[in-house]
Amino acid sequence: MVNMTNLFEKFIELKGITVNSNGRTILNIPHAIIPADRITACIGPNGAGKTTLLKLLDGLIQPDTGTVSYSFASKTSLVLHHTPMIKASTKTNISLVKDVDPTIDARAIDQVIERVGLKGLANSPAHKLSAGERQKLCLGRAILQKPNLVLLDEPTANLDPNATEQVEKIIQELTQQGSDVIFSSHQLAQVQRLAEYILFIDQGEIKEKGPVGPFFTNPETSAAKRYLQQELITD
Ligand SMILES: Nc1ncnc2c1ncn2[C@@H]1O[C@H](COP(=O)(O)OP(=O)(O)OP(=O)(O)O)[C@@H](O)[C@H]1O
Repeated sequence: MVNMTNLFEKFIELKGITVNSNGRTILNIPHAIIPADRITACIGPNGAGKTTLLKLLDGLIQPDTGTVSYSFASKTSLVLHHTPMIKASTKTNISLVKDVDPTIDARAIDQVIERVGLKGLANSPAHKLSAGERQKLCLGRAILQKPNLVLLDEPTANLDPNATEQVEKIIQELTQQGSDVIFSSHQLAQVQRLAEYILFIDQGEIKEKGPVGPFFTNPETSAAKRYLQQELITD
């Protein structure tokens, strides 16, 4: 048997995981090695458990049973799909990250605002930003925490092609600068553009995982085949 732990420089091992909600098991992963090398995409139907898995990997939620162990000293940053803004400027909203890490200084904040392309909107009210601009703000906040693993929940949902391209560029830059990324997405073309490894989740279980190329050309499970067919029809 292949020892999966030798295949990746950085990985997360899940053992005996269950996450329950309202008497229902929403995540059930007896054993999995999740690569945290470069970019991994988490795909699957609505309600499959992708967001729950990202929250679990971040430590935002605890499993009801089982363990999550990292092969590295993890410093994660999770960007969820809907992040509320306070009624203040973009800069003030980004600066809220100082609540998490008070050592982040004003210069670093200005640099990140520029890096994510929000310099011209730094003093604009954040609650009036477009969906794409909000997502850039959230990525900026994540970057400031200097994570070595960034967890992104549908980072380009509801974004137009131009904003999607800009956010994808930021994601690629993250890996170039030493942060690995695990993201969820319903956009299969995006997954093929960005990711090297796939986790296919269905009904709370990791049904299939592996390198992106073979997954798309030759999925092994009937659940993955069905999902890919449906997504390609509706794309
Ligand atoms: N806090 C919660 N309380 C109750 N049920 C929850 C909670 N969070 C998630 N669930 C349920 O767990 C299941 C998995 O949800 P999750 O958001 O992880 O799926 P997902 O794959 O990210 O879905 P989508 O693609 O629609 O965002 C769903 O059936 C959802 O209703």
